[in-house]
Amino acid sequence: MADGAASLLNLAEIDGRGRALVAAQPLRGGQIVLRDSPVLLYSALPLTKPPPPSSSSSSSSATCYCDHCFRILPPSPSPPAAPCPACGRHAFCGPGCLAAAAATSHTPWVCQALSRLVASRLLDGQPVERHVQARFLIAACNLATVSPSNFQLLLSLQGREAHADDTVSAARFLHSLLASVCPPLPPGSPFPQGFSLELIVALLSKDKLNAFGLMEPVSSRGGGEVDGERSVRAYGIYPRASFFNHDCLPNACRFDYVDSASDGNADIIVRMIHDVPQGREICLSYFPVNLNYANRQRRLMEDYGFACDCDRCKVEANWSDDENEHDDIGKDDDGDGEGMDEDADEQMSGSEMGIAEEKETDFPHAYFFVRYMCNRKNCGGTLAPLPPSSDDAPSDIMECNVCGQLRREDEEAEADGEEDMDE
Ligand SMILES: C[S@@+](CC[C@H](N)C(=O)[O-])C[C@H]1O[C@@H](n2cnc3c(N)ncnc32)[C@H](O)[C@@H]1O
Repeated sequence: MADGAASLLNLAEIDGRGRALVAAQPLRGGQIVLRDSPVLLYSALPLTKPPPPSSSSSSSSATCYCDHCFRILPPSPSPPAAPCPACGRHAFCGPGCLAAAAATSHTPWVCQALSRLVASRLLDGQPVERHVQARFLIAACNLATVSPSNFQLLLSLQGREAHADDTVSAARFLHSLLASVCPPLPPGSPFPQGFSLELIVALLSKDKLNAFGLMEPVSSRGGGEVDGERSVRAYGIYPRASFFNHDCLPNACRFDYVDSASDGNADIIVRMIHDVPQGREICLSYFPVNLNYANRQRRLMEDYGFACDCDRCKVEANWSDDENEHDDIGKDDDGDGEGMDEDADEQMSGSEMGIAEEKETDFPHAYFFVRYMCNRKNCGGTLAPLPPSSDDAPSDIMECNVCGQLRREDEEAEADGEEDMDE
């Protein structure tokens, strides 16, 4: 299944859940079960200049990224390390990324398509989501030419059969937009006439269900508080990670290290949060775990088309409105189009939520929040142990998948005044 983890996960078909990844052997907390590289990576920034940031918003909105690997570029006034010689608009972190982009993500066709789209001003006034969808479709069209096998992988991902009206109307707009501005595809393209409307609908639906967001770096506000205004820098399609189903109390979580200098910086790494036996389904949470029941159900239905009946939802479905409202701490206001990633909304930790103190009797999953949720304000991240050492000894260092903070497991428990609890 994964580099160096081929025997850890099996792909299975589960009634009512579609394809799923299941533990092929007992798995340990911290164990890396998947490292996946994107078949498609595209910027989350609007194509034309966004409105100026409000005075209260994070300075990180001015951050620029390499248009190929999405590492941070040095801040202005430094000149971009390697601008595209044709358009000058796109910048790359060095000659290596410039050359790789020219052959893959920023081919002459992509360069011309994006330049014409910007010059046409047809996206002006459209929501950012439409800009990002246009970027995705141009990247997908290019993928069909430069890597037909990866395009087939994209097509093999799940989409929704019954398309929401807004997807269809977005697809109509984007279909005529791309038909009017994109240059002819290079010889050998399987879509010499461009994408049909039906294909655009299908691709947008696959993107919505399967794209992972690579977030802007975390910045701190002081007092250990995380700046909650972090947004997405790029979206990626990860063909194997797309098989993870959702659980509101996940047993694995994903990490990325986009700004690391090493190769594969845009890879997603999935690590076990705790031990699980062979045969257990391995699930991620598609959003921060501290959203309340109503918001989770609404989001899963609207964005992913299913009603969750995980153990946590079964318990919380019986809570009164007051009890559920109490935990409505992630201001989940929709419209972020983030897919399977962290929200930038305000978040609180499990102990701040008062779960451990107030709900222990009627909330058997309280241990999860105490033990596996980051306690930095506004972070909303999930903690997983570092990978076991080479002699298979488990690590007691927990890493947050959002803010990256490392702490010893017992520090976490002591900070919350809780006993270390076993499942
Ligand atoms: C990213 S895909 C996951 C892989 C997918 N099951 C497949 O067959 O390719 C997301 C979709 O999987 C299904 N899914 C994920 N988690 C689920 C769950 N807990 N219960 C039911 N369906 C789920 C939903 O159809 C959702 O839109």
